[in-house]
Amino acid sequence: MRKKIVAANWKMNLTLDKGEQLVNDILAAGLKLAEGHEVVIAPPFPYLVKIKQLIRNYPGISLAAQNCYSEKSGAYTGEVSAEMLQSIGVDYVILGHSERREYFAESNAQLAKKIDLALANGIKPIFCCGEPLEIRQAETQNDYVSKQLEESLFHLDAAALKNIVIAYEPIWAIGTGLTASAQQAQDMHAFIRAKIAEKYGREAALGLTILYGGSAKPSNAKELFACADVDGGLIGGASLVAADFTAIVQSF
Ligand SMILES: O=C[C@H](O)COP(=O)(O)O
Repeated sequence: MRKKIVAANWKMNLTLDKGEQLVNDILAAGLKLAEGHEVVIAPPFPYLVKIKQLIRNYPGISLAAQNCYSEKSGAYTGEVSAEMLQSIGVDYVILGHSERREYFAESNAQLAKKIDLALANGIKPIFCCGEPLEIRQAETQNDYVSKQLEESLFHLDAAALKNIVIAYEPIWAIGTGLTASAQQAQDMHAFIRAKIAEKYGREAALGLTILYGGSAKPSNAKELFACADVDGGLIGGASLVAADFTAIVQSF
C-alpha cells in the first residue's frame, strides 16, 4: 500500500510567529490520520528548526524544505545544502517546483544533481513536474512531463526511486484558481505511473506516491483525492489557512 501525503508548501509567506500559530492551530485540530497517511509541512528555511520542535511529538507529521542547492558544500553564498537540512532533521525536500524552474532557471540536469544530494543525505525529494498552459493547449503535456522525469529521475536505480515522491503540478493551475479537473489529474497521474512502470517495473510504479498540486482547496480535494492514481496533494495558498488545510487533510 503506497503512502498518501498532504503537503503544505508555504512558499515565501508568513512570519515566524504566524507560521507557529498556523502549525499550532493545525495540531489543535486533532487530525486523525489513517495508517499510511502523512502530513508534511514545508516552511521557509529560517523556520525549519522551530517548526520541527512543534511537530516532534506528532508521528504522522513530517518536515520538508522548499529547496536545496545542487552542490555539496562550499562558497555558494546564500545557498542551503542537503547536508545542512539533514543535520536539522528535515525529512523531505521539494525539488523542481515550477516557480524555481521559472524564476531561478533550474534545469532538469541541475535538479538531477539536487535529487542525488538529497537522497545521499537521507532526505526524500518531492519532485515537481508539470506543463505550462501553451503545452496543455497544444496537447503535448505527456511529452513535456516525460522529459522532466527522464532527465531528472531516470538515472536513479530502483532502490533510490523508492524514496521519491512525485508531485504533478500543471503550471496553469498554480495559484490561479483554475484546478485541473479530476479527470485531467487522473489521466496525467496514470500516465506518470505507466512511465515509471515502463522503466522500473509494475511493483515500483504501484508503490510510488504521486501528489496533485494546483489550486487544491477544501471544495475540490475530495474529488481529486478519490482518483485512483492521486495519492494526496501539494497545497500552496490553502495551506496558509489552518481551517482550509485541515479540511483538505480530512479529505484523504
Ligand atoms: O506547491 C504548491 C503548488 O504550487 C500549488 O499552489 P496553489 O495551491 O497555491 O495553487
